[in-house]
Amino acid sequence: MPKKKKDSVLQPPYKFDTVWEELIDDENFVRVFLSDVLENYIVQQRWYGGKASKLKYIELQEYFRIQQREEVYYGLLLEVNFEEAFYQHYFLPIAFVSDETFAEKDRILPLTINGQEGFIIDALNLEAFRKLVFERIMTAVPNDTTKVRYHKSVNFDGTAYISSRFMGLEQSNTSIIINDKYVIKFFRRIYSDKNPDYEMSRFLSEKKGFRNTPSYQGSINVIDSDEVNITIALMQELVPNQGDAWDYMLKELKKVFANLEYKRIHIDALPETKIFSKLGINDVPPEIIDWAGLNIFLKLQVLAKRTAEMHIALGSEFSDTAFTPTHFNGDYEVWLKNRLLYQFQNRLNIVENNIHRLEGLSLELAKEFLERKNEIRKRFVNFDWTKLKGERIRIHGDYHLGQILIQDDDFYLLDFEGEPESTIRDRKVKQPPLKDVAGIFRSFHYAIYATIFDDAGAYPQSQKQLFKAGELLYRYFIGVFMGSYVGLIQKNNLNIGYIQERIFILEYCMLEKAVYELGYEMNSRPLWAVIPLEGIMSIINEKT
Ligand SMILES: Nc1ncnc2c1ncn2[C@@H]1O[C@H](COP(=O)(O)OP(=O)(O)O)[C@@H](O)[C@H]1O
Ligand SMILES: O=P(O)(O)O[C@H]1O[C@H](CO)[C@@H](O[C@H]2O[C@H](CO)[C@@H](O)[C@H](O)[C@H]2O)[C@H](O)[C@H]1O
Repeated sequence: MPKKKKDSVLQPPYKFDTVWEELIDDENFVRVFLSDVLENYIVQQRWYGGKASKLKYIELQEYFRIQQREEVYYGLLLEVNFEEAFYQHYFLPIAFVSDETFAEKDRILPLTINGQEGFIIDALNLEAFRKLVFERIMTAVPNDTTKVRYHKSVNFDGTAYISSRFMGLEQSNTSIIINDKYVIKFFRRIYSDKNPDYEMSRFLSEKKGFRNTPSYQGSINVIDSDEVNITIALMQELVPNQGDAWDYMLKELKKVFANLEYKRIHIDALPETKIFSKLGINDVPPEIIDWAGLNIFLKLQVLAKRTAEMHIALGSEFSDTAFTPTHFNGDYEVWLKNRLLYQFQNRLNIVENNIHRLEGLSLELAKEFLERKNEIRKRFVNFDWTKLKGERIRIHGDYHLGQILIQDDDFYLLDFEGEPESTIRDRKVKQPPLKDVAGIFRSFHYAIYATIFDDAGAYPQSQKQLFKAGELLYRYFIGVFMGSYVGLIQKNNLNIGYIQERIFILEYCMLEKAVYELGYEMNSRPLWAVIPLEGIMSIINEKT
């Protein structure tokens, strides 16, 4: 295999005197394909995660065949090396087609093989490939010991293949809908380990019977030459839905903010509540219910219940050590602080280097963020495991409103892949379940501020008054969520700590998340950086 970019000996149009079934053994083909073709193709793909870095060269780390009689596809595991001295792995299944009209927009390479003209394409474009993969899962045998391991869940009802199509939504992997009933997610960025999305989906739905996540149906794992198990696909049941909780929340909040004028609400006269206090519906003052409506609080109670049920299931394992609960210890403290201090330093750098791009409130908050860096850093250092008595368990890890589907009056929790910037090992570290709760609270904060900023001018109140109303509403959202969540968790004996411990962990994790988000926004949506900046300052200024 070529280790680095070399000049090709071949020039287009490419012709090979070998059959497709053996083409992958042709060194010239591999060289041309990796360096002349894939380097250009991969950077244009939606799923390619290396856009912020400079691609140096691509290696073919492994390949395997997916085959049925004369139908042969290759599954490529590619290693993309970057100038910045790191690498990422990607999965690309390829097929050879000779039909001129096929996959016109998604051809990787035109070539002639053994006198036959055609194209190499991403095999996911080919219905025959999708059908074959589905049928392989459907007919998987228990305890498969081959290189490509198909797994069929006990939940799978064995329906025969009828149809398939691309999911076609904005996503980081590629999902295919089969029979309008199942979703096969082909992981694009892959890791030298089982994907947490597969592990968690199988554990929650197959082992623990947790109903509020798409039911696990099957998977494909590849065993590489180092005997490492790499997940390349996860099949789940399709959840018919009315969209995700992020869009729902934005829609509701638009009405809530419009109500300020419509119902002539005096923001300064609205009753306040202490952050993190546990509230039942009856504890929410009538003025707040009149303003925001009862329904949104009822929905938050359901969401809190589902979140608690997920954590109760995740914390209920006694034999599989990948899932057994554990306690805080010195190793965890060192790991956490190292990771967060490094991440914080990275965010300071990003903000310093890009401050000239910010203006108005963003600029003001960014300056305050830089000025108060020692205070923020101290918060991260201030973690003392000896004071924490709660449990750590496997958690969702990237829990926000965009990961939750709405079906009628219920919620379905998705995408357990973990936080995109973390390494695969970090994603599997057991964490306090309140880290997920902190993630969703950050999402409430995001939705409130996105409403205020996006609809600027739609409301007659000053921005200061809207912030005041938003912060107040945020506290009630948190309170009602906590009221349901904590009650159910405690009833099921999952130890999330005593009250001061809970508040400490929530604040700690919310600050961690907001600092993470600041980097995400500065890199992908700089206009939104104001939201995590506002969040960081609101956490730092909170007196609990
Ligand atoms: N089982 C499912 N049923 C219905 N919709 C789904 C299902 N899985 C994913 N989706 C939809 O696809 C979107 C992307 O899925 P996700 O798992 O987050 O993919 P990715 O990891 O590629 O970002 C989700 O936000 C959701 O709208
Ligand atoms: O869903 P992903 O794994 O791609 O997560 C990344 O993108 C998210 C945005 O889609 C980002 O989430 C942030 O913005 C959301 C609103 O768009 C908000 O609800 C979340 O609370 C906030 O963190 C996420 O951080 C990033 O990793």
